[in-house]
Amino acid sequence: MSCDHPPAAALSIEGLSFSYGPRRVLSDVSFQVPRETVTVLLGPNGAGKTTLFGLITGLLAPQAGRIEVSGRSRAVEGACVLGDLGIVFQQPTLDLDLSVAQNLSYFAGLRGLSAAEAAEGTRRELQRFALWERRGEAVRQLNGGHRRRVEIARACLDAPPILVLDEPTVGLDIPTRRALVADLHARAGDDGAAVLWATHLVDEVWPGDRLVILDQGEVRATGSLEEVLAATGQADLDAAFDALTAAGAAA
Ligand SMILES: Nc1ncnc2c1ncn2[C@@H]1O[C@H](COP(=O)(O)OP(=O)(O)OP(=O)(O)O)[C@@H](O)[C@H]1O
Repeated sequence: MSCDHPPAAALSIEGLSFSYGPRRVLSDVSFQVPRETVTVLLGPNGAGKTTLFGLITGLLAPQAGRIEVSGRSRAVEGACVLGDLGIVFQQPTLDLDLSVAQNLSYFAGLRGLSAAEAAEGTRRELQRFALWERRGEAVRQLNGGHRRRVEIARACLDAPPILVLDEPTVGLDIPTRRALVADLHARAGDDGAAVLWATHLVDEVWPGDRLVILDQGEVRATGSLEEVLAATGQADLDAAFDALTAAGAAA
């Protein structure tokens, strides 16, 4: 087997810049998200991760640069290219008064799934997270970790080829974080999804992940863990992250 060519990019970001009024928060950001891989977008608070997600998911209009989803240009083909994306935003977006199943079926309708597809996806995803027995409960009754699982289940209802998640583990305890990180790796490794995962926690990086280190709106490093360590001359990712980010440099 040849390893010369990385898998084709599912998501491609090229020369993206963005300003809120006079304030520039992303500068010439470029990277690729390959299939069958978890790409970790690692950056401290305020690095620009959520702004970048806003651009990828169509909440914000790009001011400069290109976004391609499955090889299709957002600028040329418009919002329809977003159909390949499963999205989990940083802020929870479930309706707390609806049941778990109602939250999923409402979303399935928005995605244009047939009743059979919605039922199949709901069963598959809720069983995956051991939440099938709780499908009739109001989301309000679930703890934070289970709510996050429901959001991921909802994003994965129609098994989208690309998953983008903005700090989905914030506020969760360590076992829950570990379980969610493992699930996202299974979706890449076993199911072949391209996963873009934003976090500021270096302990969520697994060997084999690709890294994009963002700080103050600029990409400081990309590549495998080994490549980032070699580029920085550091022994571990904690030290490399500190060396590459302004907060680390100032500490
Ligand atoms: N609507 C807005 N108007 C003006 N400035 C904004 C707006 N949203 C974000 N910013 C600023 O843009 C910069 C990048 O913010 P962003 O939320 O994208 O970073 P982040 O990496 O997601 O941070 P965090 O990890 O804290 O969520 C920050 O300095 C933030 O204050």
